[in-house]
Amino acid sequence: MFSPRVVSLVPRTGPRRFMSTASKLTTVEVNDKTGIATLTMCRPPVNGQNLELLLDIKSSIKEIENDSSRGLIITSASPKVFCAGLDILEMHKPDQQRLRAVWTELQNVWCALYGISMPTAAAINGHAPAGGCLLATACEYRVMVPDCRIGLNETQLGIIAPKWLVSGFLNILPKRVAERALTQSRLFTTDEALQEGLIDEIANSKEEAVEKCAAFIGTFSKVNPVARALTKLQFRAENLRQFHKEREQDVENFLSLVNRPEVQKGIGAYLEGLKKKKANKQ
Ligand SMILES: CCCCCCCCCCCCC/C=C/C(=O)SCCNC(=O)CCNC(=O)[C@H](O)C(C)(C)COP(=O)(O)OP(=O)(O)OC[C@H]1O[C@@H](n2cnc3c(N)ncnc32)[C@H](O)[C@@H]1OP(=O)(O)O
Repeated sequence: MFSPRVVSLVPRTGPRRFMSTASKLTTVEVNDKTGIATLTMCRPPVNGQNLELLLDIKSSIKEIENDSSRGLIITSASPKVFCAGLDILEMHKPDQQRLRAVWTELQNVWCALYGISMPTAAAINGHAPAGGCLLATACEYRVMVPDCRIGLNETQLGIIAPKWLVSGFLNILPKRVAERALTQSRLFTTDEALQEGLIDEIANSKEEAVEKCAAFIGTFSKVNPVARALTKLQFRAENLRQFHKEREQDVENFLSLVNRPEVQKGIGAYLEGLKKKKANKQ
């Protein structure tokens, strides 16, 4: 179903770039000076996580891991949105096999990013609801541009974010703040996110966000990388163990939840809301 991955390496002069896949839904650029890889999501208009984007992100993370980069920065090519989360069209009147694959690949992406041993940071250059927040909170550091929103707004859609999906959020926020935010479907503004500790810094542009992420990764230059990696994984091992124990059941839960008539109705209404928003803009 998917084209084979084409990886073309440009010689190591200046930043080198390799396009990760034939479908070009992500690009990976490794800075030769710093050794840091920047993974950019490029699925206009909002990096909606459909099956193909998720497969691409996973493959790019694996490429970066195999390339032994010094760190990974994730960002977006879209000017206003880091990632709008799962492509809602994948969940509305879904093809069952594809829906199963979408959820499995979201799990795989989270697992690959959350569990990677190298330093990770998110340059959040736009809104990051739901699955966008999932990617950002799987990283170790977050820098966000002003006037955007980030959070887990699943309950607004009538769906429940499972434990593994919340675990990055819980690594960062106090439990009480996390519980309230999830039950209220709260999307934090950039300023609120900084105040609560959901993000680490604010940057005035994507470029500045990437620079700040690189500076964070640079702070590990004098730390033994093996000791660093093992320490990171020690902090994350329990969440990962729990995830692996529950991942198959989690797929079944997701399918059964999304297929419920009332959830389908809610997703349909949400899509209508997005369409109306577009009509009002015109
Ligand atoms: C104990 C039991 C356990 C059970 C466990 C069960 C498991 C079930 C768990 C389920 C958990 C799911 C986890 C993940 C969920 C998700 O990720 S759901 C997706 C949530 N995302 C959103 O709510 C974001 C919606 N979008 C927006 O809010 C805005 O679009 C934006 C991102 C803030 C950008 O705004 P703006 O720049 O103004 O652009 P728009 O005009 O709104 O949008 C541009 C076009 O993009 C389309 N679009 C936007 N978001 C999506 C999307 N997520 N999917 C698909 N398409 C999207 C939008 O409709 C516009 O399209 P056009 O009208 O065609 O231009």
